[in-house]
Amino acid sequence: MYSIDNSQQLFNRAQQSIPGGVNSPVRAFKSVGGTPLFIEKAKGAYLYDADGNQYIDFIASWGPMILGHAYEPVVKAIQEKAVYSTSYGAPTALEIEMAELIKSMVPNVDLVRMVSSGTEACMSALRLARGYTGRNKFIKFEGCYHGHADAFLVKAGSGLATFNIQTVPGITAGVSNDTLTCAYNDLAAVEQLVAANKGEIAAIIIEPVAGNMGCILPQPGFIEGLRKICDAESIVFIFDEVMTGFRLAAGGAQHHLNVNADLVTYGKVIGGGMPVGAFGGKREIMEKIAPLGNVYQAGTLSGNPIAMIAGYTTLSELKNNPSIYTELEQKTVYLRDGLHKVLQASGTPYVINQRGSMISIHFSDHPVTDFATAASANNELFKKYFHAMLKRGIYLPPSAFESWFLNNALTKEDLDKTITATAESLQEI
Ligand SMILES: Cc1ncc(COP(=O)(O)O)c(CN[C@@H](CN)CCC(=O)O)c1O
Repeated sequence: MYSIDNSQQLFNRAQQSIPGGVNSPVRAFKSVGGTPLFIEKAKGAYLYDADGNQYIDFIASWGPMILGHAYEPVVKAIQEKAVYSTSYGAPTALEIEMAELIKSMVPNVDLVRMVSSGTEACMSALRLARGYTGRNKFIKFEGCYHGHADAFLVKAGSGLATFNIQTVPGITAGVSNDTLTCAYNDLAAVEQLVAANKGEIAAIIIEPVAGNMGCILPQPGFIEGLRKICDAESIVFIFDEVMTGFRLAAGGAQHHLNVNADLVTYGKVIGGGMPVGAFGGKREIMEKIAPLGNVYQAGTLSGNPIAMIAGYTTLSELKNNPSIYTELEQKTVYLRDGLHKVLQASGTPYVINQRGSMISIHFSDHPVTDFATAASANNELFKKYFHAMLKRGIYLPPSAFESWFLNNALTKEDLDKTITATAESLQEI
């Protein structure tokens, strides 16, 4: 009998000490309802909750665990490094090796700075773009999420879309007035916004393949059009690759889309499950960062040895075994095609968006190409689907506004089980 009594007890206890019982809102199951599962351990493609239930994991810690959980070389590297202390607050050779590895995988990154989260990476990149151009305004896209720094929490995706938070208390007009927004894939709207704010826009920041409103793909010519606008208007083009970086390809979305950004931000995979973010790009821009320039940015634990060795080992595995990307894409395409079959058979209106190992199902009878179309899908049905799958041992992201993330430990059997569970769930709900 499927029981989650221990998770329920832990959740009740957690809420006495932690806001909402979680340390990040999207984990609370608030948008899908029910009790968030408290995970006790994980290995490969599987999570095990506090009641001993096993789940096939399609969250992968929201992206980082691309090689699978408890990947031996990463675990071993952390164990070996930890005995020499966990942080020094001084430069280390390992940080040089990490920077050189990133540069070898992403050739247009001349300089890179390590931080401890994707939020830090994106907020630092925006400050840098403003410091470099002397301009204040920037453009982001509705439904994109660039972390929880004030300037980005305007029409953002991920948890804000999940909880339908349109305006976040605590963010001043002074901050949000400089945040301009457009619909994803609407190049004409960007052109109009740029013309209306001539010479005032420091940056355009985008998720080159969006994952925070479910998976949303750039329409042909969209990203290329943004690059042209940035070139013509001397606007810094920032790729937020916290999700896509080192996941879509070794060179991330820049390689995958064959478009170079001026600055790129990283997180998730780059830390192999440890708290790591990074921002990097053109030397002439990055040289404005302290201590070289006056755009200040800092971090006590930036580049700490444990985070670096976890990230370095993960990225090395990916760089030295490029077939991992082919395998991941093949597994995702296999899953996509299997889901197409059972969804078509069910007669339920749906759309599947997929690129590389990012995929999402939208219960919609029209294409999902931006936040508005993602939000107009039947997300009530998604909630029922989520729980029907969970009961069958398939752990999907607990929100219709999140991309699924495949990890390379998934087997064909796991994918077949997921496809079968979808067929059964659609009959049940
Ligand atoms: C494209 C993109 N940019 C920046 C961030 C922020 O990264 P973090 O600060 O959470 O490390 C994220 C974080 N993603 C969410 C999930 N969609 C993290 C999960 C959470 O908030 O708990 C991101 O997807």
